[in-house]
Amino acid sequence: MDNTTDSTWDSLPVKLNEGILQTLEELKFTHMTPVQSACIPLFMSNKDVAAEAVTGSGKTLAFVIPIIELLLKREEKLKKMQVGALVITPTRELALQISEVMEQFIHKFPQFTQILLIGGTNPIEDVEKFKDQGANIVIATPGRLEDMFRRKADGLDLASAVRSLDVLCHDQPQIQT
Ligand SMILES: Nc1ncnc2c1ncn2[C@@H]1O[C@H](COP(=O)(O)OP(=O)(O)OP(=O)(O)O)[C@@H](O)[C@H]1O
Repeated sequence: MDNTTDSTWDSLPVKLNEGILQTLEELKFTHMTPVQSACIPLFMSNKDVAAEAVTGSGKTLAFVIPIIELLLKREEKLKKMQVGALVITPTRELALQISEVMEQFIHKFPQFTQILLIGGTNPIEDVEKFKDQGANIVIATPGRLEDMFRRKADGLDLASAVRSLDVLCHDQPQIQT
């Protein structure tokens, strides 16, 4: 990528977890992009962050890395049915992209599970998957997420699962005019 800064990942005020640094090295991402170097320290010090940046500026990692870091820092470990992070984005494509990036990073942290909740599939399959594997990180589009909140009769109590939420992230693509 051309639009990175001069700052390497180890110049952040808080050192990133070794597993994250390893994945960055494997991806050959040596330097942060501007949105990453601006957002990650704020996010990691539990600040509310609102960022606007052009497409392709590396926004996804600017929240994926802090999500994992913040969940790792929790004093009480997340249980199977406890959601620690929720990412909401308007389109299925974006949600899928985010979950692929998340997967690249969380496979080094087998204690965490993620689930992708998007339309276009049978919602009962999502309910069963959620109950079966649990989810500490949820990446969702709004319609399917709302549906999952109404599935108590099917045995999924998502309202209880999100009581442990640490991070709420809304990824909104820029509207082209
Ligand atoms: N620090 C980095 N160094 C090199 N490449 C990077 C870095 N961060 C992200 N990338 C790569 O840059 C590309 C764009 O990143 P990303 O998809 O996060 O951008 P975005 O701002 O979220 O774009 P969109 O608005 O389309 O979602 C991706 O291919 C990603 O893998």
